[in-house]
Amino acid sequence: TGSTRAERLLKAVQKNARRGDPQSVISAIDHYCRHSEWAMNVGDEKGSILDSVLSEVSPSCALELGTYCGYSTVRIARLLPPGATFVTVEFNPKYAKVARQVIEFAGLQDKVKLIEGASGDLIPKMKELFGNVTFDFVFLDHWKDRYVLDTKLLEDCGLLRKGSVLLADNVICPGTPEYLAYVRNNPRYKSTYYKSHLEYTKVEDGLEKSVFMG
Ligand SMILES: Cc1ncnc2c1ncn2[C@@H]1O[C@H](/C=C/CNC(=O)c2cc(-c3ccc(F)cc3)cc(O)c2O)C[C@H]1O
Ligand SMILES: [Mg+2]
Repeated sequence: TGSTRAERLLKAVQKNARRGDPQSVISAIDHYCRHSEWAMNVGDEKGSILDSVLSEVSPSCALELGTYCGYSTVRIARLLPPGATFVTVEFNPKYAKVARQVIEFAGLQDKVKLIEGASGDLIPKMKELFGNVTFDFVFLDHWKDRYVLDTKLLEDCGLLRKGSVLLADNVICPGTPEYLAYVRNNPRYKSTYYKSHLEYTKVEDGLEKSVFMG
């Protein structure tokens, strides 16, 4: 059978990027998805906003929901301080397999813990898996109808602390109306909208940054 979009994206990385060079992996994916085949990576424009929020937070413990091909995983891992814990969650084994290879090509495999499974099952296991952790930074980029559920689950499992930063992709396109309502009307969050565009297009999209107030 033919290859999948994810596998073709991986081939583009192996062909055009340089081993051990995260920036070249990011550029190779952006070039491929802009000029050959669109894919749902956060992309370069929103990726720059992700980079700047990450640099502000400088998390020692970070979580990503929805690894997909590992594009934002590489973007995040390349900016983390040494010794930081970074967990990324992906329930589709085919995507996880591609992501592992993308992350390894970038030379960031020692900074990333990719766990296969559903966020709803894994979030309650984080304390058991990683000791009594709280996440300083969470990037939400998985199924859009899971954002609210998983945010509430993170709260209930004691995985957020005063000052934890949630950054959510696609709050306009495809859109996460219930999540926006939840974080914007909730006194326990201070939210900021970063207007941008859907990856590789001129369509409006944006990132919502929400600081948990404890
Ligand atoms: C619950 C759960 N647990 C673990 N992994 C989970 C999960 N839900 C999804 N995942 C994994 O994350 C990834 C899913 C991400 C969902 N992202 C999207 O659906 C998505 C869609 C678009 C988009 C916009 C306009 C269009 F016209 C078409 C598409 C753009 C994006 O940036 C996206 O992130 C892959 C999936 O296996
Ligand atoms: Mg997205």
